[in-house]
Amino acid sequence: MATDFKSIPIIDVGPFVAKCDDPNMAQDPIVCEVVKQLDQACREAGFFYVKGHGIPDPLIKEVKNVSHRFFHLPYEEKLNIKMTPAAGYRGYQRIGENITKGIPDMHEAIDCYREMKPGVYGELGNPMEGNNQWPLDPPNFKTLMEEYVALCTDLSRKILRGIALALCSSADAFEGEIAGDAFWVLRIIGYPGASNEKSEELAQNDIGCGAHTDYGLLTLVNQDDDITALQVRNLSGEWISAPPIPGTFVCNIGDMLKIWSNGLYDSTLHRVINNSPKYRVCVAYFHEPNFDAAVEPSDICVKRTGGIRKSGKAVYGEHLVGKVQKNFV
Ligand SMILES: N=C(N)NCCCC[C@H](N)C(=O)O
Ligand SMILES: O=C(O)CCC(=O)C(=O)O
Ligand SMILES: [Fe+2]
Repeated sequence: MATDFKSIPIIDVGPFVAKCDDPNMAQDPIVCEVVKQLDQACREAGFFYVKGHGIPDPLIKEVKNVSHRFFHLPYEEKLNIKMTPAAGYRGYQRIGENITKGIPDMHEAIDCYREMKPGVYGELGNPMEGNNQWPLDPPNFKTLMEEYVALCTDLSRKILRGIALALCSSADAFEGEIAGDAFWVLRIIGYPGASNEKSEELAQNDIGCGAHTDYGLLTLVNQDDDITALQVRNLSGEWISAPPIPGTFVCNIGDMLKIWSNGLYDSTLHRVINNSPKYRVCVAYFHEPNFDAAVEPSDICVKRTGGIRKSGKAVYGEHLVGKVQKNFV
């Protein structure tokens, strides 16, 4: 459980991503410095901004632009790619369809997951099988998002190399059975602006996304540059804003990394409230373990936290399917 942080640290990963695949990286002072910053941010807040990540700014912006265009379409048109359980929970969900702790969220979204060959994960994988449903307009929507996902996957793998060095001095700890074949999720999310007909008090209560933790290893949040809506809970229960900082991603820890680190790092609670009159878009990339990964506290983290295992084994796919089956009306 995080600390009483009052703001979210900014980490320039530039020098790190350039070196993180060198065999001698662990001896490099620049690498060590970034690893130290990652470790501190993960312990204190479970949230940090990533700067110097190398993903081109025009792509980051274009991903949000096409998302705005999609959400602006008439509802009937958005329904062409409607999410259903039969579609593997992939596609468009209307406002109020996603539920957090029993309460409908004030957002709409397109959910996409890594595609899998039917049957590869047996019964367990069955609920998530299906092709992603992409909008046909603009025509480059699918290729743009796929290019974006590939770059986010690569960046997440690199950040995880830093986190792995901090936790267990072996940079590739997550690259085989844990997340060598990451079952990523892309959520393209739209939050309507607070309407001015409503009283301010009512608008304050419109929760775009209720308090939750993310499910996997790491999340990369690409949010609109002009609206502050994401809030992160610190130890004493205060909600600390994560305002947009152009050129950065907000990165946070998910449940599976909490388990693997035996609680050394926590998946911090966060929520979204869009009090601005403007429509807000966020494209969240979730870097998750392999679908069939059995995640449990690593021996080294258990040792470092006093020798007691704080949780048993969690199969990521089971965790995900359990969440997804509860999350929609
Ligand atoms: N894949 C992730 N992390 N999605 C985040 C959505 C969280 C809200 C969801 N209704 C819930 O209650 O989990
Ligand atoms: O909209 C945001 O800034 C974050 C969304 C989020 O927390 C999520 O989808 O898990
Ligand atoms: Fe989240």
